[in-house]
Amino acid sequence: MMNNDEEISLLSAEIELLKDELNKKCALLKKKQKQSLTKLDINRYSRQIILPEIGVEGQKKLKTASVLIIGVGGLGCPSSMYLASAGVGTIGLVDYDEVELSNLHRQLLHAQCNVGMRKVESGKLSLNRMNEDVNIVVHDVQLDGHNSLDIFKQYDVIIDASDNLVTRYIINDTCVKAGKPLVSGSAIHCDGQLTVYNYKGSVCFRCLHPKPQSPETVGNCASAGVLGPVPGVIGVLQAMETIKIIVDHQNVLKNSLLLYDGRDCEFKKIKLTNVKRNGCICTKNPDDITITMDYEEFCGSKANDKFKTLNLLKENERITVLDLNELVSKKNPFLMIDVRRKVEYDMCHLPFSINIQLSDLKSKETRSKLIEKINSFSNMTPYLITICRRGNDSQRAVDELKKYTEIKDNVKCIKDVIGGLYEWSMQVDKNFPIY
Ligand SMILES: Nc1ncnc2c1ncn2[C@@H]1O[C@H](COP(=O)(O)OP(=O)(O)OP(=O)(O)O)[C@@H](O)[C@H]1O
Repeated sequence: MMNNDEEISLLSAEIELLKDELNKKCALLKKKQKQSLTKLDINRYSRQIILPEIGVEGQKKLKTASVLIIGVGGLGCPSSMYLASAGVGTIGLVDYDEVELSNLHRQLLHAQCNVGMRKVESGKLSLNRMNEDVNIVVHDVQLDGHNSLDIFKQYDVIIDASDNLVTRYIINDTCVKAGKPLVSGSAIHCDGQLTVYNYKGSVCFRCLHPKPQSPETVGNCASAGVLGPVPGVIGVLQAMETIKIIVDHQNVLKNSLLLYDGRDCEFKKIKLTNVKRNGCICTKNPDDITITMDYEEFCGSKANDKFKTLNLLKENERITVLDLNELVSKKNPFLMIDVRRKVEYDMCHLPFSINIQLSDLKSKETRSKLIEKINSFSNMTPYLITICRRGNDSQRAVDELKKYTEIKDNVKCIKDVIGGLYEWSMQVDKNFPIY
């Protein structure tokens, strides 16, 4: 005979066993449900399911697939929108930044009311508004060689929608180590590029670019500009190649590079080598690949395209925006040269500045005109002050102007404005446009 306590503990053990069994059944049912299409799925995705390229099996593959997108910017917005709408089960978003007003002309996931919000959160909100069945996972981090592998392991396909060389190498190396296909895109001005690396034996980014380009030759949207539809086109094509990878389509864009020229509406496909570069990391055993190198040192640039400050001049060769404001209010004689490009000067400038582009300072003719301006101050010797958007080119301009005695000897001093027009708009005139 069992006493009451023994009977209770036996029953409890039985309950635990039953619970375990029920949980297992539940998980199995959920998995089956994930792998099968519901009535709503069929309704929602019918227009693509009927395509021979997709079919029921393809749609099931999309439903169980997971895609990681690095960068929720110009490329990441369109690619994630099309993937979420196509019914990709899980989409991971990586971005360390927040939504800015200057993003909105091309980053259509982000609404005006979300300026200032974390990009991954704004992205998740919009994507789930489009399709609430998609599981959006946010990674609010700056991707680096220390966190990338753990994140990449959770996904089937990786999309590079970033905007800098350092991140491109980190993404490539992690894809190679983790054995993940990489859908790579880029867009600047009116030009875009697209290719798929590390897919079914294809080459990797390092096979083609064993050494990084010099930082000066790599532009970004903030400094070089971009027309919104260009990353739109490339981002949508990234989504297309990703879908093709997931459904195992034959003609994925590997070993070829697609070039898009928006000016002439021209697409060109150029063949890349299909032979991996001798000694490239993609020819090594994944266990022997290290991804914790100093990528920023390797590339000579930063893992984000946020502003880098140059320290070219001595402290006494620079003034603050507050000093400048004082010069203006005290009506001290000064000549201010705005050294940005004409198009930027036309966008906005200080009323008391003249525009001479940095590269033009080398021209003798330009300098003669400048000397004329300096001499027009009659018997007052003016300060010569340079300014630009953020205070780097203005330092380069001072450095250049110092070389010419005919200028140096006719002014009180040559100085630049620390932080440029950005600081002016932050500290002096809140109505001055920031861009
Ligand atoms: N290492 C990284 N980790 C996380 N996010 C990154 C990394 N590198 C780049 N990104 C993100 O990739 C996105 C690239 O988007 P895009 O090229 O449109 O530039 P942007 O920074 O949004 O805009 P702009 O250059 O005009 O200021 C950005 O949101 C940026 O924050």
